[in-house]
Amino acid sequence: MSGAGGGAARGRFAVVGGGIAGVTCAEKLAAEFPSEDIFLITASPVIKAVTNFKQVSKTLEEFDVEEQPSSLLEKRYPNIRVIQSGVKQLKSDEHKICTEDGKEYIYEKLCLCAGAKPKLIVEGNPYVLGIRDTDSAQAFQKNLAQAERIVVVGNGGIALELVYEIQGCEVIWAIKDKAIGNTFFDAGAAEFLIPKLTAESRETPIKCKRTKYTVEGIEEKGRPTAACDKLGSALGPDWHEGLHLKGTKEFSHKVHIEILCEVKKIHLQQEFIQLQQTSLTFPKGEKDVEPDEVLWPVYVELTNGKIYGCNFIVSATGVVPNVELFLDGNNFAVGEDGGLKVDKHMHTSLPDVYAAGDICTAAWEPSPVWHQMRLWTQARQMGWYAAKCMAADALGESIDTDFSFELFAHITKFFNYKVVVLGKYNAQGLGSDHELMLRCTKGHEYVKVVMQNGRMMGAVLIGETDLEETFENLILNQMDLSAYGEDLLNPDIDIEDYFD
Ligand SMILES: Cc1cc2nc3c(=O)[nH]c(=O)nc-3n(C[C@H](O)[C@H](O)[C@H](O)COP(=O)(O)OP(=O)(O)OC[C@H]3O[C@@H](n4cnc5c(N)ncnc54)[C@H](O)[C@@H]3O)c2cc1C
Ligand SMILES: NC(=O)C1=CN([C@@H]2O[C@H](COP(=O)(O)OP(=O)(O)OC[C@H]3O[C@@H](n4cnc5c(N)ncnc54)[C@H](O)[C@@H]3O)[C@@H](O)[C@H]2O)C=CC1
Repeated sequence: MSGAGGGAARGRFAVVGGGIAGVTCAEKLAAEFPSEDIFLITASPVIKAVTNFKQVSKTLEEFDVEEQPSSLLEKRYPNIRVIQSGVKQLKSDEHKICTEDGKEYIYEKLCLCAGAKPKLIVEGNPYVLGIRDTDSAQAFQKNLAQAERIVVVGNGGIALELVYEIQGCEVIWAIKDKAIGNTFFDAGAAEFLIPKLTAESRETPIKCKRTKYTVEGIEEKGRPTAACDKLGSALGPDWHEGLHLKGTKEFSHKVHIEILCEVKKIHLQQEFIQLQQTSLTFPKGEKDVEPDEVLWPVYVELTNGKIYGCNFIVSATGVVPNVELFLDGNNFAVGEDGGLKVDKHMHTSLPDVYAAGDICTAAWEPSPVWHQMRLWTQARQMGWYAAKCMAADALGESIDTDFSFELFAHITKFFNYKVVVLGKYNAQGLGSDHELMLRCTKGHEYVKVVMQNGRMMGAVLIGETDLEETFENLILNQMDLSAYGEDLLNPDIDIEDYFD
């Protein structure tokens, strides 16, 4: 890489984004090409590094994420040059990146890892908060500390974590579906989990052991504290464990679930009062959880007719890839979910531009038991594999699809239970032609396997089941299990011995 005095700096490889995908990609490139400078251009003041990586089984992995100053990364890899500035423009036909600080960088190969942002139910409403990075999590915590009641909208990972963790604040949880946690669970698993949610007390959460560098939120009088506009990296597992998620009330946990509904409208206090006084058709709030004595700053009208007053709303309704800026002037193919389409070599539709992590949409023909989900683990795997593909292309070598894309595997924690999801764990895309087998011991474990034509296609394991490795193997080798029938989940049979 050479700085062309005053003009653009030139280099073989550039990566945009200091999250897990970008940092992993830059690290791998730096290791593959120790004599080349690798440009890592990122808008965030800190980078995210994977630490304590543990391969739990063939495809399951666990690791911590640390926010680190970029100097640490440069120390570990002296050929990585971190440029802390947002990308302003990509001129892909010129192989050029322009940054906000007025500099230009010419690359031979580029990997875009700019992540995603929360997909909010409404944009620009100061009472609707999204949670993405350390900054927005802190803004949320600050607002919660003043709150008596909040409404959480959404039924995925963030909502599941929030409703379990929040203390001293009433939570109205509005979900589109019949059962909780639709992105990870079916109704059976949801049923298994519910008692944990309604229990008055929670197990003490493990203390956060990660270093955090944070940016303070900007406060506006009378309105929820807003997170600043800087694009930070996404949080990862256990993000809430260093935060004190407590409202103003003395009680421990109080969650009320509204199922099969969406937000119809959000009314500010003044508008709500006016509508109550002037509109004959507007509900008077009598369907509220309890007749409200207090006036709330904001009111949420649900499609089921109910209206809840609250201090603010959390929109935990998924993410949209950060592509806008890169689309300007560049004819990228974009997936239905708004991500940059990548082929099986993480290559976008434009020459020499790759993408990895939350920003991309996997557009290759996937293995029958793998699908994309915007997760930490996939961000790491994609970043690593994109670097391998960039290296192979640069050297004119061929490369096979990475093994991590053979089987979808995710290990996490919900409601203080260990949760492992494998393959088509919710029978995604299998149509009606599948069977479910269940084993459940209340308060202890929930095991579900998805079978098709005698083969195991997916599994949900909640609790300490110790089955993940065996089931991972059974899904990967697609053995015909018809002969075993219900014995597959018989707790009196040591299934591991059976198949090892
Ligand atoms: C609250 C929360 C909890 C989560 N919990 C889990 C979990 O338990 N398990 C799990 O697997 N996943 C979890 N995830 C998802 C996971 O964090 C993400 O999938 C993953 O971190 C995405 O990594 P990424 O590198 O693709 O993107 P990001 O981490 O978003 O990084 C994007 C990077 O790009 C930079 N950037 C953006 N735009 C520009 C620009 N124009 N110029 C320069 N740089 C730019 C940003 O500053 C940032 O450094 C969670 C997400 C959230 C929000
Ligand atoms: N432990 C884990 O593995 C965790 C993973 N994550 C990841 O972080 C990312 C962001 O998390 P989430 O925002 O929870 O996204 P998500 O994709 O997990 O869930 C989004 C939820 O919002 C619902 N939804 C979408 N639009 C809606 C609307 N207009 N009204 C009501 N509901 C709507 C969806 O049905 C879904 O339940 C995801 O990629 C998620 O997988 C987040 C937290 C924990």
